[in-house]
Amino acid sequence: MYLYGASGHAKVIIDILRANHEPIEALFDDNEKIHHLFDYPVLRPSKVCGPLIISIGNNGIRRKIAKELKVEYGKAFHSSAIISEEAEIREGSVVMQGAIVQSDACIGSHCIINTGASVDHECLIADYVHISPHCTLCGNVQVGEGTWIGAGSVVIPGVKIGKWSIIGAGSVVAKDIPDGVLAVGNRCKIIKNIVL
Ligand SMILES: CC(=O)SCCNC(=O)CCNC(=O)[C@H](O)C(C)(C)COP(=O)(O)OP(=O)(O)OC[C@H]1O[C@@H](n2cnc3c(N)ncnc32)[C@H](O)[C@@H]1OP(=O)(O)O
Repeated sequence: MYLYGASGHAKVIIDILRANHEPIEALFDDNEKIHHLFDYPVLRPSKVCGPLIISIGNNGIRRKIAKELKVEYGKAFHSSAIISEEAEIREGSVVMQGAIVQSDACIGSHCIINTGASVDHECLIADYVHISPHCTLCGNVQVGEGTWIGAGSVVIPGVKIGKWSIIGAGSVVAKDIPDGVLAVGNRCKIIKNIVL
């Protein structure tokens, strides 16, 4: 496996791949000062190969890189994650330690289901979404492309959250949230628009 992005997020993905005994060939990063991450070489991304995971936490940057590259993508699921046989998780996505993906949930491409997050039955998570550590998405929740749900947030059953929005850490989302907004709190309220 190759990783694109030699960040803290990459360190966690490295742990997952090591635990799964999956060889890591190298990482790519355009920061010329970085030559190694742990024991692995960090190469400049002039000729990127796969299978690849884009190991960058920023959803917009993951999307930009994925749109530019024509490579095979891998996935990384930690063995402590519980993933239903009836769940679907698409290319480039990662599921961190202790996360749960329940039956009939569908996770798009290049998503992050972070440490201890729970994505319950029939949730629909679009591409480039980040579900931060210890979020709880109840059943039938929908999250649009590129949205970031902050750590420890709770989304009640059936709520729809739009594209490229941000939900602040610790929020309780009880009503639908539109595209392109920052919303925070319990009860989760929109505090500003995000320029898409
Ligand atoms: C493994 C990992 O680490 S994965 C990464 C996980 N990271 C996270 O979950 C972090 C999520 N980020 C947040 O919650 C941030 O606070 C953000 C994104 C909402 C901040 O957005 P910004 O645009 O910088 O907002 P800013 O900090 O200016 O705050 C605006 C207002 O919202 C409030 N606010 C910010 N975040 C929150 C929050 N989570 N809950 C409630 N209120 C909040 C601020 O206090 C401020 O209020 P004020 O105007 O009355 O002073």
